[in-house]
Amino acid sequence: MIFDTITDKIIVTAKDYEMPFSKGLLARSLTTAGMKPSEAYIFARGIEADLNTDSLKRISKYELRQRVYYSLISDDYEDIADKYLIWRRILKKHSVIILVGGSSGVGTSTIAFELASRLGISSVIGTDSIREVMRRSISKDVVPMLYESSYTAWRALRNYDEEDDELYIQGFLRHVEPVLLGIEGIIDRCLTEGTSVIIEGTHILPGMISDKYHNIPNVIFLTLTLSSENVHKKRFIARAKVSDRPLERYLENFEIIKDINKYIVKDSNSHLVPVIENVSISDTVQECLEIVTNKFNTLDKEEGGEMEEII
Ligand SMILES: Nc1ncnc2c1ncn2[C@@H]1O[C@H](COP(=O)(O)OP(=O)(O)OP(=O)(O)O)[C@@H](O)[C@H]1O
Ligand SMILES: O=C(O)[C@@H](CO)OP(=O)(O)O
Repeated sequence: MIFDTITDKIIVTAKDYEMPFSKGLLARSLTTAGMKPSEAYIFARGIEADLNTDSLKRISKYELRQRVYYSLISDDYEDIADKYLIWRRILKKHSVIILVGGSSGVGTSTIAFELASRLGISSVIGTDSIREVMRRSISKDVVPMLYESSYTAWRALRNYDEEDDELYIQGFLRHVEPVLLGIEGIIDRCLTEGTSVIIEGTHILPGMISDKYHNIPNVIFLTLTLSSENVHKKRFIARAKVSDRPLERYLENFEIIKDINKYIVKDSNSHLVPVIENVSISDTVQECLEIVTNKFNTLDKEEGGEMEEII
């Protein structure tokens, strides 16, 4: 209460301390979230004016943060709002591990990179790269499926029965298994170091990733899908125009890729992992951001809303 007697500024209260509202501090945190310094100071002044209009004497950090966030949204600073929230509330105190799964071509790499840029996460790792590393350490004789693609792995199974309805999925699961070792290794390393990462690719299969990671609140699973065959095929066509990944290979195996997609979606649903239709990039990114934000909001509240500094 000491500030009430020496300043007529609004007092921002936290669990262990309180301080007068500072436009400079707020402006600095907004510039960290990407706002131009000149705009940030004007914005901070607006927030202060609103608080004065409401005749507030004291406000908790938590409420102030909410006000800033919603004012950013209503002033069309949505990108900044996301970064402000995430930056202030999450990345500073927690390592954030986002796992983006989905069958080949549904857009896991595209969305992972967009998410990383919006959240300010500097590390995105594709499971294809992890697979490449695993290929260098496990011989083809030991795990031949690892040397296939997710949709051709069935060919490396022993004595397979072409009539078996589960054949393609069996191949896929055996293909995914060794890559999971690498994925889980990276998650462990990030958790130990307190760093953040997005891992993306078809090998992110929730049901095969150890339960341990499903129970860690800052490990977030997201699954992408495309229900429309037509749209999914067009994605391969679009990609082939700008990369060396041959269109024919994906179209020839499209029925298997579709089966894998269905399996991943079913597996995600049964593990309560959100499944997102990746039709429009901006909608998908927004939906993913909402899931990430809500998850951390819940965590924040469980921790008493005091896990970070507001300004
Ligand atoms: N929402 C979207 N709208 C339009 N095009 C998209 C969208 N998401 C991804 N794409 C495009 O679709 C193609 C496939 O996407 P991407 O390479 O990200 O898929 P992927 O899931 O990572 O595939 P793979 O697992 O085979 O590497 C790319 O050309 C990408 O630019
Ligand atoms: O295995 C797969 O589904 C894809 C994933 O990117 O890899 P590739 O087609 O390059 O083998």
